[in-house]
Amino acid sequence: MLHEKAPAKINLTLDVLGKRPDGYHEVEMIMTTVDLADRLSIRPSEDGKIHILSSDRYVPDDRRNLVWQAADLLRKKAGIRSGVMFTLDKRIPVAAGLAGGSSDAAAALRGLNRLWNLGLSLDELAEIGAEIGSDIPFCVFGGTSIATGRGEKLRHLPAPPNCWVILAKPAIGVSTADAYGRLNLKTMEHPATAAMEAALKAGDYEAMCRSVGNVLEPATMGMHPEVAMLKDGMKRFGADAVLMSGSGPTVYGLVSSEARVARIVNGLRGFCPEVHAVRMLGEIPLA
Ligand SMILES: C[C@@](CO)(OP(=O)(O)O)[C@H](O)COP(=O)(O)OP(=O)(O)OC[C@H]1O[C@@H](n2ccc(N)nc2=O)[C@H](O)[C@@H]1O
Ligand SMILES: Nc1ncnc2c1ncn2[C@@H]1O[C@H](COP(=O)(O)OP(=O)(O)O)[C@@H](O)[C@H]1O
Repeated sequence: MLHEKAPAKINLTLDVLGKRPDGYHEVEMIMTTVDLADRLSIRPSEDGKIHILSSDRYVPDDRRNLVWQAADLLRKKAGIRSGVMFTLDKRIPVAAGLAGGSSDAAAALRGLNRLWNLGLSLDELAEIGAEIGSDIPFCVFGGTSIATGRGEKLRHLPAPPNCWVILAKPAIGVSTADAYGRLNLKTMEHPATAAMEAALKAGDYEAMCRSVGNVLEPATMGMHPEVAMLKDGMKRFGADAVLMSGSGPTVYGLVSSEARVARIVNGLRGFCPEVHAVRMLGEIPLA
């Protein structure tokens, strides 16, 4: 039996540069992994099939699961016929903008590479993952990167300055396609991606806080006003910077002092069902 950790990501920035002929959007976004992770256990199965046992009843246990798709594709590419049994301990909120499913799929690729002794590089696993979802290549590596293309082209960046990340997810799920679909390419305000990259390179916490931005925020807030309310609450309780992650609806707050974390978490628990205080993972957290 093998074990892989599948950490969530947050978007420090998310910009859209235009619409592509294939229907996807050309993005430029800085993402980093945080210490909230699903656990994936992997063992061979005798019947030649792919099985998934999930702790979360809202997560599909069949071919709709990104773990199933990753295993199926890797089997085809590597010419493998063996079956596999995954046990998925879900801790990352689902359909939340935290790339939970993508990270599970990336963990499946890393784990099966070991189980089947395929000897593939992370670059090769990322390329296979990109056929299933745009966020999977980032999740194969973890750490901190700037992603371009539809999200699959990666350049590694230094880890963010040490701080707490408070994640708050309202009880709604957002479809990523709907958030992109509602984007107004003409009126959107672009985030300061270059300033964020400079802040990470300088290890400057205040500059990082000033540079967060996400063009999908107004699109998702238009469908779900709860997201704007949560952002206001998080600011009022004292977070240094507040942003929606990915297509949402999770809102995160950055906090430098541990003393303020409990106050913000307790304040938010009054009106948000799911709140987590976690650390940035810093460097690449694999295996
Ligand atoms: C918004 C982001 C930011 O990290 O993440 P989440 O909110 O899902 O965590 C990603 O761009 C989501 O990546 P991912 O969830 O892998 O998306 P995919 O499965 O590839 O695509 C789902 C749908 O989103 C839209 N899509 C996705 C990526 C992209 N660059 N342009 C798009 O327009 C398309 O409508 C596509 O059909
Ligand atoms: N392993 C998985 N974990 C969570 N959701 C999954 C998984 N595989 C497929 N899904 C489906 O993908 C959708 C998006 O889930 P998720 O990856 O958690 O969100 P996001 O793309 O917002 O980060 C969900 O509606 C869910 O049904």
